Amino acid sequence: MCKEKTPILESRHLNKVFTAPDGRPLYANNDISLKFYEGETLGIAGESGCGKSTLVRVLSLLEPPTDGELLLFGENVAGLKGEKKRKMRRHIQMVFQDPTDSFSPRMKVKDILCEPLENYGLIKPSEKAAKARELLKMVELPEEFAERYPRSMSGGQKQRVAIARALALEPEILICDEATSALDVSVQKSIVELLVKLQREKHTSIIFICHDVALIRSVSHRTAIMYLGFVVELAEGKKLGRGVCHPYTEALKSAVFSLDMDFEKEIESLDSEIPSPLERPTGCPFRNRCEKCMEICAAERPQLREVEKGHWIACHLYA
Ligand SMILES: Nc1ncnc2c1ncn2[C@@H]1O[C@H](COP(=O)(O)OP(=O)(O)OP(=O)(O)O)[C@@H](O)[C@H]1O
Repeated sequence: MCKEKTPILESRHLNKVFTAPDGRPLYANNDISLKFYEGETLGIAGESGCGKSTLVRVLSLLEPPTDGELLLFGENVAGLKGEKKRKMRRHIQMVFQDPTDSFSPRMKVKDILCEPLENYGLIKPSEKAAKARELLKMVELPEEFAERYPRSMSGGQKQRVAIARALALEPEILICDEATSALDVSVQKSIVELLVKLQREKHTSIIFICHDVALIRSVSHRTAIMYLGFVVELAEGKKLGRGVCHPYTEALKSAVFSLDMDFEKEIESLDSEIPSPLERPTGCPFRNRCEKCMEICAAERPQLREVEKGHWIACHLYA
């Protein structure tokens, strides 16, 4: 038996409830318990609106959970405010789908790259040029990009700058929220390979959000499948979708994506160090939160029927 590693970040029974425009509660995240480890990529997949972005906003301390615990380095940070929260946020950085949204068009790449370090008072003006060069090298972009503006870069180049910017603070956790979705397939692949390479060098924990289960399976050591705000399946990367699995996972596993790198072997060697994933939920696929599940489903999915043992499931997948 391998000794359990300590997670860098852990969510325990985390819930996030919004209020819908008609005043009803909207359960965006339900009872989410996940562990994130150093050097591991945890993929999160699920259909649009299932709560992936809400979850990463909560995990990155951009929004507080409604209830539940969020442990960063073992400390519950769910209720942190002000300067304490700002300090903790440094450890978790994000890369979004469209980097253009987070870049000021009037800033040069060198200023974009060094901005997070400036915000935390970690760089002097005289050090910026060298730091920008170092960060560009890390993401395999030429030094002269430091003097460019975002408008003169391609989508893939902008995403490399976004990754470099996110890593400038040397975060323990990097969240990629659909970071490759807007790119064409070949660029997508080069960005994913860059992330894998950087993870090997820096042992960063990566949370990789993506609609494409085949891509997720290629890059993740473990993958969580979300459905209607619940994590309905948590599987080791290569085992996702093999054998008996949640019907939603079944529906997702179609496309084929493979990297040139022999990532499979690495995943296998890491698997032996990482504790077993959560057991597949038995009975209710929504972890016995049937009433809540039914309430959400009834509001959002008219096509429901009761299946075995009185548990409810979004049965359009069975129909
Ligand atoms: N600030 C908010 N106020 C109210 N409802 C919200 C808010 N943010 C998200 N929601 C709702 O929470 C649910 C989950 O949204 P979320 O953006 O997390 O889904 P997602 O899985 O990331 O979707 P996508 O893949 O399309 O980005 C949706 O029903 C959404 O409308």
